[in-house]
Amino acid sequence: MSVAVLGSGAFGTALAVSLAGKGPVTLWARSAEQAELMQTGRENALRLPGVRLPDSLRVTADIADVQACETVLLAVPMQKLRQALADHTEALGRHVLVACCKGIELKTGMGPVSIISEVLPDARPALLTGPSFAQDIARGLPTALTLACAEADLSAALQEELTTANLRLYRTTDTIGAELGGALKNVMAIACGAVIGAGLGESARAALMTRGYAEMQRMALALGAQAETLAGLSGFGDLALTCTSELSRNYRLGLALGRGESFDPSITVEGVATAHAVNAKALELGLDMPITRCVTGLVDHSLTLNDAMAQLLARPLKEE
Ligand SMILES: NC(=O)c1ccc[n+]([C@@H]2O[C@H](COP(=O)([O-])OP(=O)(O)OC[C@H]3O[C@@H](n4cnc5c(N)ncnc54)[C@H](O)[C@@H]3O)[C@@H](O)[C@H]2O)c1
Ligand SMILES: O=P(O)(O)OC[C@H](O)CO
Repeated sequence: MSVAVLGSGAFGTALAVSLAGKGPVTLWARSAEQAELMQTGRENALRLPGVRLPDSLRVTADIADVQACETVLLAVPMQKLRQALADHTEALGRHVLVACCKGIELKTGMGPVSIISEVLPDARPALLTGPSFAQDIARGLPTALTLACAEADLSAALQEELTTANLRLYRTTDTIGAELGGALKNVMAIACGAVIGAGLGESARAALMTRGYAEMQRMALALGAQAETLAGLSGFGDLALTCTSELSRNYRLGLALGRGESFDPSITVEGVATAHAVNAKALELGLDMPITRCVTGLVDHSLTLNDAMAQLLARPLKEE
């Protein structure tokens, strides 16, 4: 099968670099100028500087080059996914589409797999998610991810196709669990960054990660996910990575909030919109998600960190 990656940000470029070790890969950029710069300069200087693009990776801005491939990885920010699909219904409409974004759509509360199914009902959707920094993948460092696809046969075929020398894929048919694990861990990473940024200590971070995981499970199980999925790479694995590393943009936003510093608004931080989307969904379902609620207050500056801490500590005592 032939593979294209739509979206030439840090993650799309890193995945394309890794896949190019197996055979030809097409990387599609929105901007023709950007595509030309990458194709000739053999580097994504904007989003992934310092990584040489292999010769087997072709950068293009022509969507016909993507249409010619059977499998398309969608590496655009979550809140842009619907538009990216709508822009290319003809080119993508019957393809195997593997969403690589993490989050919940703000205006609908939907995850990436559901959005693909709604916008392009004849496409075959899947999701690639799990603990992975673009910089690590692009440098060839070992990484394990979850490939989620409701069609078991397709899931197995994609697992073979997208496994590379440094990317080891595990598969599941639980797309809801995989979507929610990847989305919710970003909200918890903002909370953990804020706690560390404010000097509240490693013990507080461990408490947030653990109780945050309980919130992740609460919502995922209410929406029909399997508990094992949350315990896997796409849930626990990604929570562990993102809540502890300054390579994470969500964690770094939290650090800035905790320190009272500003943060570059052009950086992709999926947890902000997702916190609001998840908070709305929790209210709708009657679920108790206090950490998520505090993160929404922190990111829209309606709640101070001291008030968030006080709210969390003052909650009624309960069984674990
Ligand atoms: N960077 C990582 O380490 C990493 C790791 C795992 C998952 N992800 C996920 O991958 C997704 C993308 O993140 P990223 O790091 O590549 O972000 P990024 O900010 O580096 O790049 C986003 C890219 O999407 C493109 N884009 C935006 N809107 C578009 C549209 N409508 N059509 C086509 N292209 C569009 C932008 O031009 C840009 O090239 C996010 O959901 C993120 O959570 C990122
Ligand atoms: O930089 P972040 O916070 O978007 O995290 C990147 C990946 O999702 C980590 O698995």
